[in-house]
Amino acid sequence: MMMYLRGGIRPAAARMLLHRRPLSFLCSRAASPLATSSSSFSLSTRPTTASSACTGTIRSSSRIRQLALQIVVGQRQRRLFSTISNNSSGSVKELPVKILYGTQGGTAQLFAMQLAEALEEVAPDIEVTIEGLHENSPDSVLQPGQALHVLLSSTAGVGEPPDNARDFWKWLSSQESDNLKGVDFCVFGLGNQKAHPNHYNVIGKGLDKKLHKLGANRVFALGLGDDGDCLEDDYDTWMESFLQAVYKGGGDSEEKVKGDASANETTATQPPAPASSVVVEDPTVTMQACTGAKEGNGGKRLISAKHGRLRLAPSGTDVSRDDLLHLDAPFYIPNTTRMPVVSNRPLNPNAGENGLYEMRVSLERDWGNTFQYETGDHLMVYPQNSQAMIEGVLERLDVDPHVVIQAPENEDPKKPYPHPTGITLTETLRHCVDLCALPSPNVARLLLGRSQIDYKHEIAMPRRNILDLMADESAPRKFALEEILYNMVPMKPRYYSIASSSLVHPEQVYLVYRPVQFTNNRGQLRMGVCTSFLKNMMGKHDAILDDEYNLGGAVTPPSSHLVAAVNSNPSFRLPSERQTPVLFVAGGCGVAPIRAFLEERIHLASENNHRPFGEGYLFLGFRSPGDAPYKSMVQLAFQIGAISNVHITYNSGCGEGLNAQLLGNSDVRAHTSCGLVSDAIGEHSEQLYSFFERGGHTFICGGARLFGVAIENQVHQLLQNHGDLSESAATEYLQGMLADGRFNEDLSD
Ligand SMILES: Cc1cc2nc3c(=O)[nH]c(=O)nc-3n(C[C@H](O)[C@H](O)[C@H](O)COP(=O)(O)O)c2cc1C
Repeated sequence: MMMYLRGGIRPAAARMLLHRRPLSFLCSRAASPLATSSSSFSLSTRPTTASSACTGTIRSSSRIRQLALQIVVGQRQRRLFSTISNNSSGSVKELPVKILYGTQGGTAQLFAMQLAEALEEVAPDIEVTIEGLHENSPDSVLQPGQALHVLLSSTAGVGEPPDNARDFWKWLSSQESDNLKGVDFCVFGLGNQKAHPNHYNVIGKGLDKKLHKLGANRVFALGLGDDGDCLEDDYDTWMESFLQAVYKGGGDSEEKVKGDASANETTATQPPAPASSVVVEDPTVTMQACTGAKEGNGGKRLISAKHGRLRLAPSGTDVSRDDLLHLDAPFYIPNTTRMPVVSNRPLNPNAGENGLYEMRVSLERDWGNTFQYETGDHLMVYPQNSQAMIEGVLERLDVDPHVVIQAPENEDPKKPYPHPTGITLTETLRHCVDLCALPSPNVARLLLGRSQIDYKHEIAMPRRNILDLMADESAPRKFALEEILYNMVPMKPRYYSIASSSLVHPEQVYLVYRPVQFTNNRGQLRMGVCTSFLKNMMGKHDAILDDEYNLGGAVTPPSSHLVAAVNSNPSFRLPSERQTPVLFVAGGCGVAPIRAFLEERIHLASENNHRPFGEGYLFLGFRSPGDAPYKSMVQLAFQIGAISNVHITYNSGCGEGLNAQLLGNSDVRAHTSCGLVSDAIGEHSEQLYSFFERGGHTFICGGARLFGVAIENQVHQLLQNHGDLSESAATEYLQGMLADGRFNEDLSD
């Protein structure tokens, strides 16, 4: 079972988010698009780390390919346009649009929303619905002649469909030729070429190919987005080409193609600026008299004609509450509550600002009841934006920060206000919008007031946020409140793997986090919204936690709390049989759930009179010896047989002399080395192949993009080497273990 973590929306959360923010495209049955979902898959947002979106260098080969293929583009587009006019349902541009998304981490869902918004602009009369591929029975998803189906899907695992698209994929694979005649469709696939060269976008490509083979009508060419390069850019250009071709009656525009010339992959040139893109003299923005205007503006403020004019009322007493638990229409998912912070400290004295931190929070409710969790569960944390960022945005608005926001009178039901009403502007900026998020290309164009942007280099690579764009010199003006609030990325809860055992600490959960912070290529400090929120809660008196397992002393509880909920993760559990061999592999923050498992096994070992466990392999990877936490716990687990083989690797600093003594044991089964965890796994590949063959349960925890991929590749390789399997047979073997719940991943994006 695969889980992507941290920064995530899971189905329940997504349901709530969409429910409370009914967007214009969620009409009638799709008003709560996830409401019928029963599947348990996880979603997470796109990250805000340096190593994540669009930080890849421009690969010369892809640039050359792009140039070389420009000629093909025109031809292909002409062919596509003729396909459109000849489609099976007459005029495809008049059909309702059904956007179907398959996602593991939530990106395809966000892309679905962006497309719906863009369609609203170019074809306001067209009915648009967004539907997860898990929401309806697979055989009822596609409707011949009734809709234009736009499928957006990522590839997950080892060339697998994301969890929410599994059933649909299976159903599609079982269909026979011509079964889908009359179905109009187009596909955009999300993948990562660098990390998965052998399985790049296999699901996007597969959907396109199968639908076409089954007689469905490909209305527009397959688009492929590469998360190893700049996914947002790829999607933006594909989306614009699609809109241009189908709705704007284009065909003369200069389309370009990138990628394999033999595949139907398109990208487009820069799209025009959105209709509402404003500069100071833009007629769509007017100054109007209104309550709540900042002093000095003569009682007037800017109003955007594109969005309904929000009603602003003077606030009561409380202008910025710590949470929004008081709202009648709940803002948070059910069972969200205040959880007092018990302690919050760096795990290592020498690790510096970017070391690992541990936070413990209490699950006890005011009246003494305790929220329950199980070892392997997650905690969903609702972060808040920093005061500095909130003030930065407020400075550029012409509205009093203390006004209470109400939906516009005569609100357009197709464009409802996307945040809770009845709270102040400051509260909205604190709790409801993610000020650190990457604005979409369209929002970037809107705020910069120009259509020509190099999204990848200007926005995505430096990880510029909405405040940066508002402050950009090419946007030298105040913004209408509506323009900002309707375009901000909603704040989403972040998922943290719980680092404590529920048997040992039923009333507390431990979290492990590493503050995300880096300086971008413009010299600006970038910080992750949630980790900086957690770190800023650190109480002044919280001592450094050198080796937590032996910690007995009292800690100073800071008077802060998290707004959070326990999120059950039933597929991520220790095997019920003690004798079942286990393999724990963790990198960096991935140590969190492994700590929970070790704590539980130590507890069980003492409870059961040291009845022996089956084999237990532990592979841990850290930046340096000074970064490695929980040394005494690992040592104890090893000494009492809760684990039997320990391998700890460091990326650097191996010469510090700490590593060899880590476990104070010369036993060859416990050792440390310099390098990568994946290398250590490769060195033990024979033992591990035997472990897999004996039905062992594997748990891989850490970053998805580098760590998770490297471990998966190594396992894939060892299966080929020792099982004498072909590449595809090794993939099947791995997929079999995933399906049986013997290969579990808890990966962060
Ligand atoms: C654990 C993991 C496995 C992945 N496997 C593949 C793969 O086999 N092929 C591929 O092209 N991309 C793969 N990707 C990349 C994702 O498809 C890509 O990051 C995509 O943008 C995720 O979109 P989503 O958030 O909608 O799921 C993988 C990503 C992760 C984290």
